[in-house]
Amino acid sequence: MKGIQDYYPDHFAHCYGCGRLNEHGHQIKTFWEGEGTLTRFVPKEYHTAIPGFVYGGLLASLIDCHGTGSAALALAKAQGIELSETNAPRCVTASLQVKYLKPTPIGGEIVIKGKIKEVGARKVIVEAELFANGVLCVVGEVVSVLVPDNFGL
Ligand SMILES: CCCCCCCC(=O)SCCNC(=O)CCNC(=O)[C@H](O)C(C)(C)COP(=O)(O)OP(=O)(O)OC[C@H]1O[C@@H](n2cnc3c(N)ncnc32)[C@H](O)[C@@H]1OP(=O)(O)O
Repeated sequence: MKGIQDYYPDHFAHCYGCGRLNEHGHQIKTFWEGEGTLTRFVPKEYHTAIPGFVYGGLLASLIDCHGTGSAALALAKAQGIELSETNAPRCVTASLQVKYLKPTPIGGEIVIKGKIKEVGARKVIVEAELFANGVLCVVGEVVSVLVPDNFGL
């Protein structure tokens, strides 16, 4: 199934977390599931914090890109944009908050669910819940902003 990241123009498809053109990255895909959003990822053995458990920085990174992807989906919906080749809104992270509730085991699929808390003209707030084997391990909140034309200048 295609994720919102498949609709970014090539220039925006190199992100380490979600860029489909970054062969070294995680290449996550985010899509709608009902009123919420969903991303799946299977950590590798080397994504280790303490043996058997996932490195927290990776989990933050997954929540980060799940947040920007969810924000892009929410903006497309709010603005009536029908996704076709490469016309998805592109968002960057303005702020990322992560709370680690339980150690996240390595050895299965991670599911991240997103809830759109607020959608503005350019800013979107997404709440994220990260589950491993059905257990809620991490929660987060991502503030994303539509990339300005002068980004980085
Ligand atoms: C699309 C493919 C790429 C995917 C990226 C994946 C995730 C990433 O790793 S992105 C890289 C990390 N992030 C960055 O480098 C961003 C660096 N920061 C910036 O470029 C800018 O500060 C940016 C774009 C976030 C905001 O700048 P700007 O567009 O001028 O925002 P501005 O007009 O002042 O504010 C817009 C709204 O965002 C809010 N906002 C701005 N910055 C923040 C912040 N740091 N925290 C919370 N809210 C913020 C403002 O309050 C305002 O809210 P409202 O509309 O409610 O008044």
